[in-house]
Amino acid sequence: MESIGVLLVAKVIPYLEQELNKRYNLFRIWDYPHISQLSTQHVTSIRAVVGRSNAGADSHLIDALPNLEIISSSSVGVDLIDINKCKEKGIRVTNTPDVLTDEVADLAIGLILTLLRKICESDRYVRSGNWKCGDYKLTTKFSGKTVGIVGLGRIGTAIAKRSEAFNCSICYYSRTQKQESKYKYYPSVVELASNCDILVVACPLTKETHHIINREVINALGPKGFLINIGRGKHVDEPELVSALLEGRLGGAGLDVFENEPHVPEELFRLENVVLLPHVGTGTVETRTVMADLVLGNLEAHFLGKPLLTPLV
Ligand SMILES: O=CC(=O)O
Repeated sequence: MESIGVLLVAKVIPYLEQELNKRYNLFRIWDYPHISQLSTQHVTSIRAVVGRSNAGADSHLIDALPNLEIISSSSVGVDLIDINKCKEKGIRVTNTPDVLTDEVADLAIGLILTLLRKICESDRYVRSGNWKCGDYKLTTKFSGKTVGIVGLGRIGTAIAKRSEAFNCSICYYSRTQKQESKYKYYPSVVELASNCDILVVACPLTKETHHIINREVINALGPKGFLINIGRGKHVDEPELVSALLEGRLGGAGLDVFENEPHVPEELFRLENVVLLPHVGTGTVETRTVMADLVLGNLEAHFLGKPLLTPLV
């Protein structure tokens, strides 16, 4: 397989990069700021692209690689891959579902607890020596709250299960009601936001879900409501979120993702009622390693003519 060209379009864990390098003729996109810097011979040798949540393959890149057969993403989200183009051109696409579900759901609960119980801020309170001047202020209880989930897929369901363990009531919005679900369904995100304390975004990013959290939803969640985003930054109209937080129209936000990563609106840095994480939903050694194995397994299956492990297209 050493003659098969693979283009890596994102920084991945060293294990994945090393394995790709051992098995294939690996090109790293950052060595070629423009694809035209690759020789024609190299371009035509590339049969696979490997990306992740922050870099995929747009129509430009797909068109520039005439022999591309498969795009394998080390992520569950594939919003940066032009899926329609892949379907048109018969290019296979794989992602890494399931193996990361627990990790992302765990982080969602971590964000909720950190935000409501002000864990980061209390930690800073102790470190700064302020405890000696008095007790830390009271915070907000999580157990028993109503958790509204936008997108009751694998990750949304895992967040719901975990929230049940905190005696929370669960409700959700999705495109269609899940007949098999015991949770309360709302046919719009505004209704969901009006009826929950904590709104968690856990749906895939598509044209339809872009800015699904808009001014109306934020206002419906209100000054006692909390927004948690472990999906994609573009699910949220970020300037609207920032102004709602600055104006006290929203209780708080726990965000693992942002519209223009790694850039985060600096107005948020001085707010006490936000928790800001650098897109680390899947960011553990254990989970990134099994994601890497899935990428490698999909590529191997493809090039051996076997069924893909996690085909999307
Ligand atoms: O953001 C992470 C993923 O899509 O896996």
